[in-house]
Amino acid sequence: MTVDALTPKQITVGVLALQGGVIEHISLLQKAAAQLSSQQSTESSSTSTPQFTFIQVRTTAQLSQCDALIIPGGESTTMAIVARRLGLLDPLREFVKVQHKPTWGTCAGLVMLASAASATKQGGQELIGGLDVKVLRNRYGTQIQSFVGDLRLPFLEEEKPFRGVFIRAPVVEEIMTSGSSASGNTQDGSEAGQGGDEIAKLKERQRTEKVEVLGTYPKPQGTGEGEDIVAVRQGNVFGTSFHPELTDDVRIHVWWLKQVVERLR
Ligand SMILES: NC(=O)CC[C@H](N)C(=O)O
Repeated sequence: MTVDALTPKQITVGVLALQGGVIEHISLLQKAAAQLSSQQSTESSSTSTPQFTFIQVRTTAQLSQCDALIIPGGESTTMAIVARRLGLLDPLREFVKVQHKPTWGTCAGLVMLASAASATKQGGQELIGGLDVKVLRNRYGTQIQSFVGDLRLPFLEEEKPFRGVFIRAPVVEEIMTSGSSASGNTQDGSEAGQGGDEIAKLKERQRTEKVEVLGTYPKPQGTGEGEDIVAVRQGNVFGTSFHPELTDDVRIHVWWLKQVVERLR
């Protein structure tokens, strides 16, 4: 069988539309898809670019049409409450952690995809999980401390820095291991408690799918040495602290769509 025969012809990518930059993500996805198909026609490569459809997701029926999903930014606490009310929280967990469909969370979306979070509201907040990491919410302070910073993202294989838009952004403060204490004040519906079964599952996943750090950013002055983790991937799950959809730089959307095609093959 040729590689082309394995490439899906139709891919539906959803953007969770409870809050945040939904239209912005869809617009960059459309540009990215156009770029992929024009690249393909000039490269005369042996694999064909699939036909992409981009949809907004507010219901379980819409989610079930999706092969891949973006969870945009917003306010993760509110997003979790709304998702719970709409009956979407468990289907989202199923989508990411059981069906293993490619999912990308930006900012609040990264928080939702973490197994644990700190600086949450009292009593914690519900999470989807999928990334064995603990995030620190609002790492850079409040809305007025939002900023744009140049990021070097080696996975883009280009020197040109990516303008990272950080708005009350989280960072990954801990990559969880089976011995880690990151049970915390949050629930992703599975690993949070870390009983025997969960530890075994976590160990198995860490053996097969490690959390990869794909981007870092220097810690702000006075908050310690070194770099904060602002982009991670574990298997099919990708998370960024910043908002690529608020720029006109299509590179991360192009990269992610290619990953989606690869992983659905
Ligand atoms: N811009 C954003 O998505 C902010 C995320 C927000 N601080 C949260 O934790 O949900």
